[in-house]
Amino acid sequence: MDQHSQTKLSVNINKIATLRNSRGGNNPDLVKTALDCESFGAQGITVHPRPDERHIRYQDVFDLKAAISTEFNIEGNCQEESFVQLVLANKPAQVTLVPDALGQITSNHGWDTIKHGQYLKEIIAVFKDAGIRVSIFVDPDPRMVEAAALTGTDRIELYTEAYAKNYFVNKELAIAPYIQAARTAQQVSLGLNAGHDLDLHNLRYFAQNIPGLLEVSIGHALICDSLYFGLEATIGRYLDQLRG
Ligand SMILES: CC(=O)[C@@H](O)[C@H](O)COP(=O)(O)O
Ligand SMILES: NCC(=O)COP(=O)(O)O
Repeated sequence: MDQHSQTKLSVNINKIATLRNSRGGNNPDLVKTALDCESFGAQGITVHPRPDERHIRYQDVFDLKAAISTEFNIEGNCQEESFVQLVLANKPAQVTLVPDALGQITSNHGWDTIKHGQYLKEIIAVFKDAGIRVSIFVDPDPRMVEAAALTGTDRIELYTEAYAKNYFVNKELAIAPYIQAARTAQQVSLGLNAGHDLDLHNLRYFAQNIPGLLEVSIGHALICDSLYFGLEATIGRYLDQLRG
């Protein structure tokens, strides 16, 4: 098996919750969608509960944890005590720490692992003591990756919006900082995840060129694509991109 075939697809189901919440009932059924994603080949389920519960509700996390059998990845801001308690109560396979502000529309930056190094070290120890693998969201900056290694985190998740945005302008230039960041991660023995705005156009090139890519979490584009192709075929297409 080569390194690329090992990249796992974790489907972010936030947008299923957005749709459900728009009418107040249980359609679409979030837990059923997660189970379907698993049966269609997804190797993990990601959720990013936000304090306003505008999509994933805290109760959803308990319901998903009880139902799914693949890797559960909970993303969020650990500066919110309620998020820390939610994660500790559910013990997912992985928690991904994202430095979002309250009310932010979506994630838009990684941690400053130099400035917040001591804070990260302390909070990461809390999750690791509970047996939870930790990943932290970072920009593709080798200095941030090197400092991430000092926090005790198991992995980093590279924030890929800039790559996605510039892919059609110049894909070689767009991916260059990510290759550098991935090499640095290997040098300092950090596992590597990636996510944000990855899609059927830019995923294959990313997976083919980033060394040691363990997991991608994809939501927005994948759920949009499923409107046209259906969820099963869409997940098949994303898995195919990861096969190289
Ligand atoms: C960390 C990250 O890039 C994603 O989790 C993204 O923030 C999804 O959150 P929303 O679905 O609220 O945009
Ligand atoms: N960690 C990134 C994620 O879960 C999904 O991001 P997106 O595909 O919704 O942009």
